[in-house]
Formats: sequence, structure tokens, C-alpha cells
Amino acid sequence: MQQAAQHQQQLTKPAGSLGRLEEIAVRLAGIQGTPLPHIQQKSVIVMAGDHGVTREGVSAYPAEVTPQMVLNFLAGGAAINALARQAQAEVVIVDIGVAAPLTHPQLISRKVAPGSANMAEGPALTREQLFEAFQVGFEVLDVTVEKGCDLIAIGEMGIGNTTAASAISATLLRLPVDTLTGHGTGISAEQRQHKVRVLERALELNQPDPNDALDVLAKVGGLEIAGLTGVIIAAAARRIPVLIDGFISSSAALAACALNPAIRNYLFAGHTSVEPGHRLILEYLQLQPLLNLNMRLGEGTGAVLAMHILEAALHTHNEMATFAQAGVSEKEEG
Ligand SMILES: Cc1cc2ncn([C@H]3O[C@H](COP(=O)(O)O)[C@@H](O)[C@H]3O)c2cc1C
Ligand SMILES: O=C(O)c1cccnc1
Repeated sequence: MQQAAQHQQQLTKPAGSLGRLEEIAVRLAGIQGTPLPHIQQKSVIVMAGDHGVTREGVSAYPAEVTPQMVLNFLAGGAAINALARQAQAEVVIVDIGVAAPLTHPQLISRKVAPGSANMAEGPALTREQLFEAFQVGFEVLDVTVEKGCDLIAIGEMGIGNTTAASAISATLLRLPVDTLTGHGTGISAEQRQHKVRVLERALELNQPDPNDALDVLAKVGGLEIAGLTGVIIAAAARRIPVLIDGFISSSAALAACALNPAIRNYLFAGHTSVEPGHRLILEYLQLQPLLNLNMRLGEGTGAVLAMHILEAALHTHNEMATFAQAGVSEKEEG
């Protein structure tokens, strides 16, 4: 990172004038362990799973939308497909817990269970399911990296998962659920109040331990969130930078960082979502979002959009002439 920062000083621009692009290049140098980092191949890993808590009426959309959207991803018709085509990123779709049978040649079928249990009635996942979900995340990341990918974005699909993200982040950040809970897919103010009450009941009943991220992920998490936590852990272990997306994928990152705080150094926050809890997670992790476009979709959309910025940081870092090369005079002393 020191060498990369020194290289930045020599490029033909006033020191610091590329702002956060400079920091990004330096951070990528640290992650890849080289002063001139490169990104060759990008993927977005989208994990899909259902949530028993949807039976409490916490989303504006029915749970059937989860499998329907997975098929839409596979057909190339979702927002993430359009943005990934623009960014030239491969879309990797994983069924880690959709509550409907799904088969497709491009689908990675690793269903741990047909959805989580209803956290308002008991723990969402068993410990075994949690570890199986981690394992799916590790393996999907490994296969993706073995195919040559060196930048990962993460995304999710799962109706009801803003409720799980609120429960995880309220517990780990030790904040009242009300401050972190938003409108998700577009529920009314009244429905949001109901969602907060469901969340309070689920936390009261399950008593997730804020000092134990595994306990939190099992009791009030979900399969796609746990799978993404696994992706993040495995990516950091392999020195692969990860672009996190919105509130839900950031709750997976929060859990990963609770397990090992050094993981934070491998993460970039693609954007800040409209969900109120998202900003609180990013502040806690000290990750400055790259974009703020009032998005609240998930799927990895904000993360894939930010790939363009990471690449811009490396184009300037690697392609610009130095003062010496270009014969441009450096800053006057004093
Ligand atoms: C058509 C459609 C496409 C989506 N793509 C992502 N989400 C997003 O919305 C869901 C979370 O919001 P909530 O907790 O309110 O259910 C997740 O599936 C998330 O990825 C979608 C939601 C819908 C309806
Ligand atoms: O922040 C997100 O990623 C988000 C917000 C609302 C609905 N789905 C995802």
C-alpha cells in the first residue's frame, strides 16, 4: 500500500486530486499485495432464499416472487442482468434456500432448506443449516475464483429479507430495531410499524447473543444472508476484493466482520441504500459508500454499478504517466 501511495504521488496530477480514486487504488494494492493491482474478470454472486417470517406480513410482495425472480435472473431480464452486462460481469445465481423447486442449466442448485423457519416463532435456522450455508458460500466463491474472477460483487434475492437484515444488524449494532427498519419493497408506514413489532417479538423470543455472530445469523438470519457471509469470508481469505451492495448484503458483511474484524479491509461499499439501517452498518464498519443513487433494490445492483469506479481507479493508477516520464514539472518546494 505504501508503494502504491508513492506511485500515486508521481503521477501527472496535483497530489490527492483524484480523491477517493487514489484511496481505492491503494486499498486494492493492499488486498492484491502488489503496487500495481489489476482487475481482469468480474462476477456478481447472487444468493436466493426464502424466509418463514413472510407469513407475518412483513413485505409488500408475496414469497412466490423469490423463485419467479430467480427465473428472471436466469433469463437475463432483471436489473442485475442489465447492469452486469454493462459492467461486463458474470452473473452467478445460487439457489441456497428458495421454497420452490427450481432447475435450470445455469442455476447453481445448493438448496440447504426450502426457506428459513419463521423467526417470530423460533430460530430461523439450525446450526447445521448455518454451517451448510457457509460451506455453499465458500465453494461458490472458490469455483468463481478458480475460473479467473478477481473482483466479486454480492447480491441477494429473498422476499422478507430486509426483516432478517434488520434483526441481524439491530442485534450486532445493539440498536433498537425501529431505528434500522425501513420500507423494504415498499410497505406503508403502518405496515412498517407492524414489521417493527414482528421484529421485536422475534428478538425477544430468540434472544440472539450480540457477542456471537453465529448465534445471530442462525436465530434471526436467513440462508442467502449466511451464504453471502461465507462468500465474503472465503474471498478475504483468498485476497479477493468484495463489493457489498445494499442493506441485506451489508448485514452479511457485518456478520463476517464480527467473526473476523480484518475482513473489513477486503470490502468496498458499492452504494448506500434507502434502507435506514444500511448507513448505520456502513458507519460502524467505517466503509464510505461509493455511490448514493437512492436505490433500494438489492440483487447486487449497487455493487455492480460501483465496479465501474473501482476499474476507473485502476485505469488511472496503472496508465497515467509519471512527472518524469511526461517531462512535467513537479510541485515547487516550500
Ligand atoms: C420484483 C422484485 C424484485 C426484487 N429484486 C430484489 N428485491 C429485493 O426485495 C426483497 C426485500 O424486500 P422485503 O423485505 O420488503 O421483501 C429482496 O428479495 C430483495 O432482494 C426484489 C423485490 C421484488 C418485489
Ligand atoms: O438495501 C437493499 O439492498 C434493499 C432494500 C430494499 C429491498 N431490497 C433490497
